[in-house]
Amino acid sequence: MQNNNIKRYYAPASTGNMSVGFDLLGAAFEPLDGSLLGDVLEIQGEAATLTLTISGRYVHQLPAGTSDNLVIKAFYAFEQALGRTLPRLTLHLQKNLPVGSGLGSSACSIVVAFYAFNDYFDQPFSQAELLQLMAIAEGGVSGSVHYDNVAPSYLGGLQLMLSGSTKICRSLPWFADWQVVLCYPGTVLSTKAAREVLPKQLSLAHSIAFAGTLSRFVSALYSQEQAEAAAALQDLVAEPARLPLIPELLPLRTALAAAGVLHLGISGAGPTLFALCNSAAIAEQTAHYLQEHYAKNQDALTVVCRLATAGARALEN
Ligand SMILES: Nc1ncnc2c1ncn2[C@@H]1O[C@H](COP(=O)(O)OP(=O)(O)OP(=O)(O)O)[C@@H](O)[C@H]1O
Ligand SMILES: N[C@@H](CCO)C(=O)O
Repeated sequence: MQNNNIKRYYAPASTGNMSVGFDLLGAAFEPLDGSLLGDVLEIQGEAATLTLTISGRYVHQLPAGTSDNLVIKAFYAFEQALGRTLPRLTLHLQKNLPVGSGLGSSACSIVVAFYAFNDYFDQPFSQAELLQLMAIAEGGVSGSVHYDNVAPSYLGGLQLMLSGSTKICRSLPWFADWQVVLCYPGTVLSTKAAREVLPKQLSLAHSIAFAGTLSRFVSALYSQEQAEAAAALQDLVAEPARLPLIPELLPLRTALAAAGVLHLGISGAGPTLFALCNSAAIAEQTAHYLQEHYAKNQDALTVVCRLATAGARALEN
């Protein structure tokens, strides 16, 4: 390993829940134009102390100092899990995802950091071990451990969490012509706050309905029945409780359904919305519509994406 070479790492944006799989389903996305939608972390070398500099479009949304930054916290968590003192690093983060957005911004920084440290220090952790460390770090931000952002950001694709399995998650099939428009309005909604409004309990009937819609979606993916899969995209858990936080959702859903959009849902904990489309023309029109009717300020971001089949990775310099 040559410490004087800058090493660059990337992890993609992700959408938790995908409406039908609260805390159990998540997908990584990438813009159609091949650009990167996610954080980039550089390991610039080794030094006497651990330092982090930050640039990027959303740097202003982060805490002022760097000691609270998730990348620094990830370094110490990685070191602690390893059980030995590591050389200190000079780090640089390009913060390309908005914070508190529902695009998996915290997960993205956590994933790129753990991935980078594991690569730089010669892979001491297995994929499953690293994923667990990522999820614990993400739990520290949102108040509960959930994998639906870290798993797709790390591994790519559409990931279903497998409760109780040592495999942790499984990559699901997708539809080749599905595109997703992500629209972040520019306002911040913390995951922690959006979890505080959730119901503490579900009735038996509600629990069965939730398991049923998720099963319907997953089986339709495997049988490649597109209309059936799209029809199953109903959020029976989080959306009813979060609607007051995102009152635009229902009118936008009605308008976009009339324009041929398969589904409009909350990306993760919001406020980003995701619109599922099965034609490039509809996706393009939807992006314009959401930019006009949902974007609220200069921080807003609207982008037409496809599923990112690759997750975190090293970038060529
Ligand atoms: N590098 C970082 N990237 C993102 N958030 C960070 C980072 N470092 C510290 N934070 C803090 O972590 C918190 C992230 O909040 P939150 O989990 O709500 O955002 P999010 O990941 O964008 O949301 P979601 O999980 O719904 O996509 C904020 O308080 C933010 O200041
Ligand atoms: N499943 C999580 C995702 C947060 O991004 C939630 O909805 O709270």
